Amino acid sequence: MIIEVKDLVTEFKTSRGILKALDRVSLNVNKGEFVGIVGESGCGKSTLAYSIMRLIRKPGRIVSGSIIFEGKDLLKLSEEEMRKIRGKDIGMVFQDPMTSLDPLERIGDQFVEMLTEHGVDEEEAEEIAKKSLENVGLPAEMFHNYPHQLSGGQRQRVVIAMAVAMNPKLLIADEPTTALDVIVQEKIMDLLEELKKGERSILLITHDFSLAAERSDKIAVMYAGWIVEYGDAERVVSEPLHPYSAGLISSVPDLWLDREIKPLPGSPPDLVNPPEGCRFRDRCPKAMEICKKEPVTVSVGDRIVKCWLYGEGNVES
Ligand SMILES: Nc1ncnc2c1ncn2[C@@H]1O[C@H](COP(=O)(O)OP(=O)(O)OP(=O)(O)O)[C@@H](O)[C@H]1O
Ligand code: NI
Repeated sequence: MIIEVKDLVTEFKTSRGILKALDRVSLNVNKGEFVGIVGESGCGKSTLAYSIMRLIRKPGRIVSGSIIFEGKDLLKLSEEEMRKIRGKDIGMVFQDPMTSLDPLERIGDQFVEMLTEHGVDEEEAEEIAKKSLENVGLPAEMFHNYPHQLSGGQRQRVVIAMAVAMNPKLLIADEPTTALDVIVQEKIMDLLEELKKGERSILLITHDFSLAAERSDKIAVMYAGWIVEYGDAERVVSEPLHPYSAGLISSVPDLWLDREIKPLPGSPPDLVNPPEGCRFRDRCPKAMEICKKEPVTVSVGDRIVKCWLYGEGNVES
């Protein structure tokens, strides 16, 4: 196991009250596994990524839970210790490459700076940087360019090159291809899949279910701050257990050429005042009386699902 998130609670203080963005989220990722995290906008996907990186800033805070990475609880480390892990052991690609690139500094200088911060000496850093650029299919000469001289796809490659230059054991990519056209998107995804070789684990956050289905070994489906289903990607797609997963899947045109496409009605609840019981209840075609109570999380085969349809057996957490 590379990372073990357990009962993670992350909140944001808002003018309307406390917003629970993550509510007791648990997720285990094995070495070399590619895990897709899907769910509609606002379900907590990015918050999970930022929490793992310990990059939640005020008005947000991680309230409770644990994030065991290689046997250490990241939530117990000092900021200093955490800084050493970020970029080195856990890399992150943010949605907008310009968040991680300084427009006023040459790419090479930023790259070298990042590496030297992690203890690489300057000469070696330049070498690693150039090699990393080539590894993501960019010419080493881009070392001397400014970010604005690159296309969006090239910038995203630079960001990925930087995120993996130190050979992190875990790479978190938050919507890494959202702003890019389909061809570039495919290339970046190929790149991520390539990185998986060599025991690297990848967490891909995306609202695009077909992308996750195509590339992941496992899929975690998030809804309103909960993980409602987690399991083998192919099985989740072909036989979703949670009605929310089923709803999401039938709303994706590319997944099913032979099935009817049905948009998922309604929208996720307000996380300041989430409804009692199952948070998906008011949109769920299978809602029952018992759904007024919060569902327990159960194991169904090798799947984990938080839904009353699967009863109270095999309580997981
Ligand atoms: N800095 C913040 N301050 C207040 N609320 C926040 C903040 N960041 C996130 N939230 C809230 O936390 C919840 C989860 O947001 P998050 O960005 O994690 O969702 P997401 O699944 O990544 O959505 P998207 O697909 O749109 O990126 C949302 O209700 C959002 O409004
Ligand atoms: Ni997000």
